Amino acid sequence: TIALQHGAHRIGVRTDADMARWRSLRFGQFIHWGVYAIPGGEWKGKTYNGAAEWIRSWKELPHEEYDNLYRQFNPVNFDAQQWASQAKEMGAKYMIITTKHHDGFCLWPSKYSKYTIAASPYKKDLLGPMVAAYNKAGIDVYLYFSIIDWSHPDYRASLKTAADSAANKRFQVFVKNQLAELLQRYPTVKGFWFDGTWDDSWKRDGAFTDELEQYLQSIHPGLVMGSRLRADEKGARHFDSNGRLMGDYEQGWERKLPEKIEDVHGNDWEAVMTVPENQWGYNAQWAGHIKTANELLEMLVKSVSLNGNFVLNFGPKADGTFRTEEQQLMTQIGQWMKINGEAVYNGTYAGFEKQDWGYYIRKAGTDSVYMVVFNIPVSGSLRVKMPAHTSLVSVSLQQQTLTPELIGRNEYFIHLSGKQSDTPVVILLKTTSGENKEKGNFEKAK
Ligand SMILES: C[C@@H]1N[C@@H](c2nc3ccccc3[nH]2)[C@H](O)[C@@H]1O
Repeated sequence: TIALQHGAHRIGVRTDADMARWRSLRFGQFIHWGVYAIPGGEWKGKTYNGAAEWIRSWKELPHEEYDNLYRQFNPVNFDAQQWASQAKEMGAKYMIITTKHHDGFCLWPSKYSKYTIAASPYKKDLLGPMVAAYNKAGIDVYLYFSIIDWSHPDYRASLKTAADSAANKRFQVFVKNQLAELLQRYPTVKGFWFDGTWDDSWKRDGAFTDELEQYLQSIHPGLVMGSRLRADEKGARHFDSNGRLMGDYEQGWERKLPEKIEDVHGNDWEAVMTVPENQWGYNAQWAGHIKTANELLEMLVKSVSLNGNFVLNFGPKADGTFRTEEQQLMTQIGQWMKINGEAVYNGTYAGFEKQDWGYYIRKAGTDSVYMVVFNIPVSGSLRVKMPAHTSLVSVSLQQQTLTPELIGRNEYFIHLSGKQSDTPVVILLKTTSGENKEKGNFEKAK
């Protein structure tokens, strides 16, 4: 390894209570909301093919026009209580809200910028009511913050001149001030979700990113911040130049999931996912494949089975309401979570050999292992190979006890006789582990 001043400061996962809480939540709701919801991916009859929250970068929409959209931003139908209750119904345990996206428009009346909700017809702070309503519903709130800020005169993507470096120094002060302001205004938030940290100007000042993270921890101990904030002094991001994860969890899983446990290298991690292929902010016409509730449930369950969190994104309209498709998804996912959430919350990697029928999830620190079945085989028989030194004590499907068939050494078929289901089926295995444990209930010779 090479000597690093600004690389990872910890080897292995965070073991404190705040991180344990983040880990237990498993299922989050992402919300991308801002003035980009006004065009919603369209402008003067033309459709923007990129992600709707990036429409300012589209040559068909002059910056001057985009930067004046805030004069129309008036979410009269915004109802924080309604947002929080539908998130609770979906089963989300945390929410991540865009305080400001790359365009720099602030959903809170920041005293460090004129480009905020205070300058809009709506005038009022949006974040305060959101944080209060979600917390009241028992949902933790995390703040998304884009370092890239297209609205700020001192923002530089790269540093070519001394003037650029001077501007960048001023910009770093601005960033630090806004982050401190957010923590001071919203003290119950549990962490930051940083984005827009890929530009050279940011990557090249690893020391600043390190000092910033430590500063934020010092004024708000316990904050949970992912790997996307920092760079080490060589410009390495997420993993430092010694291959060690920076930040509290791997934050690179954007619109993609790991495949197997080896892909996450023993780190905490979180995946963030869009319902369409790649739309975070409101997009009037959803094109391409729109993920179904079952597809999204599989991503959630797969994430938890691989020891990670899964965050599903929503893009409210400019008026503060959610599109019908998103409301329907929250309801459908919530119906499954209401019955089966116990398999997701506090879920961890089970250590069982993966089978085709779906995913194993171990309830943290227990001998309870859930099988979440997405693919019932034509045989109706679910193969279960017990890990070494682990025996099977009982099998149940909801309140029904099942008797598995022993088909080999510590290997079973669980027969779902004629079972059909249009949503994932959850089976609970009670196990015993350890060298000298008596055999499980199903291993006694017939
Ligand atoms: C969480 C997501 N991250 C932002 C983003 N911008 C990108 C530019 C290039 C490649 C990936 C990007 N992700 C998206 O706009 C969204 O906020």
